[in-house]
Amino acid sequence: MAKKVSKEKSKVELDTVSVFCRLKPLKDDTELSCIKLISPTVISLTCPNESKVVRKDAHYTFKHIFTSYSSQQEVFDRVAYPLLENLFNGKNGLLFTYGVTGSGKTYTLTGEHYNPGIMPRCIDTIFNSIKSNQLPKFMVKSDRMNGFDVQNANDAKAESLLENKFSKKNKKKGEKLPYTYDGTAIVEINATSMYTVFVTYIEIYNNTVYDLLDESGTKVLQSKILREDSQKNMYVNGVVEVEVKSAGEAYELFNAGHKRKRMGNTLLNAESSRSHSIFNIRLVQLGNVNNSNVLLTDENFLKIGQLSFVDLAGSERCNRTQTTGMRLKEASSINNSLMSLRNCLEILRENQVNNSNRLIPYRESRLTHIFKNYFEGGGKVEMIVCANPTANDFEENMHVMKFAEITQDVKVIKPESRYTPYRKICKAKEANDTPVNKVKTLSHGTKIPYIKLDPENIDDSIASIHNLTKILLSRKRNSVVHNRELNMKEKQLREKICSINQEHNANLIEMKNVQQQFNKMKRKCHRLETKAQELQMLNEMVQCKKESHTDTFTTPPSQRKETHYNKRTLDSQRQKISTVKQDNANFEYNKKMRKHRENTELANTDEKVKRVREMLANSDISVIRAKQKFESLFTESTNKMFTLKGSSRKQIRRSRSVDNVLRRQNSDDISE
Ligand SMILES: Nc1ncnc2c1ncn2[C@@H]1O[C@H](COP(=O)(O)OP(=O)(O)OP(=O)(O)O)[C@@H](O)[C@H]1O
Repeated sequence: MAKKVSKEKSKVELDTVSVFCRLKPLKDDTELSCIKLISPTVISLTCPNESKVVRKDAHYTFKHIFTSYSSQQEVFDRVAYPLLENLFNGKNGLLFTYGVTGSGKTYTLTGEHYNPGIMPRCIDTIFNSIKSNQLPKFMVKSDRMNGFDVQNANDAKAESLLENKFSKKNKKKGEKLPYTYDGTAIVEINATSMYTVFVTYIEIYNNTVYDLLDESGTKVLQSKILREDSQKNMYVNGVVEVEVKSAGEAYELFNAGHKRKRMGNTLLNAESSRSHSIFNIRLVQLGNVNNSNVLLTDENFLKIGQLSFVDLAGSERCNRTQTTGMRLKEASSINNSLMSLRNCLEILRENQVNNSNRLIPYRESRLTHIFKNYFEGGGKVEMIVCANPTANDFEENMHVMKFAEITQDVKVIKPESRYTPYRKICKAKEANDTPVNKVKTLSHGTKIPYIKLDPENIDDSIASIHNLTKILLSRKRNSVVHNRELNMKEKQLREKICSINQEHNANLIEMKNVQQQFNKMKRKCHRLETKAQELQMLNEMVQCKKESHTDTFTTPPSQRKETHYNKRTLDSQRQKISTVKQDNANFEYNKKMRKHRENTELANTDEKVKRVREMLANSDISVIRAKQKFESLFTESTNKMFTLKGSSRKQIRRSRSVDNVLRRQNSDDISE
């Protein structure tokens, strides 16, 4: 078996990608066509008269061209039947439809309810072929890491009974097919093998993978990540892989998934696929059935064939479809992924032609990443180019044909039958068996007997020795077998540990990425919060300003509102006003006080002057003394008076005039 698994590199055979073309019928005979059929393998593309750019006629060759009259059966027979034969030989196959939106890709792969396309026909053919050689359900189980486990028939039966009980409560699975099929079957299948079929259905929407069979109950499909298994095959982590036992069951699952697929109404197609969808069939072959119809499963390898049907979303020029918003985003994502596919194929071809070693950017898009294995020799690749021959589609058809030209130049390694190691699981036994018990039950055969050699009975002794030799030889043979089994188990265990380790590492990396993303988002959130606060403050200020301005313009000053903003300014202004008022009051008070003082002083002086006059009038003898006293009093009061301003000066002048009068009176008195 090891020989089967290992590949001898020297014997590597290359195979080109098979490219077919299918022409969609024109709506009516009056419609102009830009595609002419030259031969069953050649078409010519003619530039329509009304085209702005004049281009020469171009010829394109395909493996086969299906005209608008070709039936779904014809397409199936030529394209899919050989892939099914490969599938039964444990070889992988990839079939994808490519073309402009509305050119008939979904029609070719899925078809209509009563006129099925390639995919339903394939499912039917598989079940027609394995009819009597189906394994009981749940004997082979997906390990959710692209591998399989095998359990014994009793455990499988118990699980199946449980499922039946459950499904009876809910709904009956495996409805009848909506069409009657002709019973096509693969002729050459290994009739001694037992088979079982698994299906998955995923879509790639806006470069994210979603599981269309996910029935976990959440309304929104959860995104999935791509992983590499222990044999370097790409797979969708945690994808729901369902074991189906009839074509009806598989078709029902497909329909359920198709309802979840993102479709949309565009100008060019009422039911346009907005995502790339991949329906995957895995046919698992287990062991051989002997003459008495007993399954021998001790080979430890499963023969697994995989067939992937890819319905690519159509390339579209947004100015033609007039898409906007969400549809525009979808369209650009579709075009980007198709561009990546084209890019990868171009580099692959360039590497093969020039013998160069340029890195192929499979990781650029999920679409190319998931099919990396196929382009690296993991299986047979086929493509159907769908074309709508209307003159309006000329430009886009030209791009599609160029892509087809590149694709059919690409060579991939011819696929080989795939054998995958599996893990045997035995629930009932494993639960009871402790490691100690296992050691106890491990025996190399019949117990070594105790023999006693009797020299007197030589014949008996010789017979005993013969018997012992026989037992020992059988034990030796058994021990060799056991050792081999042990080595095998050890190898499997190692592989399992390696894959668990890989899984663990991938999880760690993923966790780290998620953590980084989370921290980044947290920082961003914090920044946005601060900015929001700032903006809120700014907004409040602007609002206040606006209110104050509105207030100023709309209401008279006496009725103006005191808003939050002008309140503050008013407060400060009020404060200023109050200080100014205080100053003014102080000033007034000082002024009054000064005036008051001046008045009292003047009154005092007047009083003194009056008294002096009276004295002068009453006594002539004391005139000189009185005059002296008057002089001193006058000087004193004048000094005081000089400190006063303005009005007080008048008083001084008045007192001087009084003084002059007095002097004159005195002089008159003396002369007399
Ligand atoms: N060969 C054909 N014969 C008859 N009808 C066809 C054929 N090809 C396509 N059609 C019809 O044309 C319409 C558009 O086809 P379809 O949905 O398969 O296009 P598509 O390429 O998958 O488009 P999109 O990329 O937008 O999903 C459908 O109504 C389909 O029935």
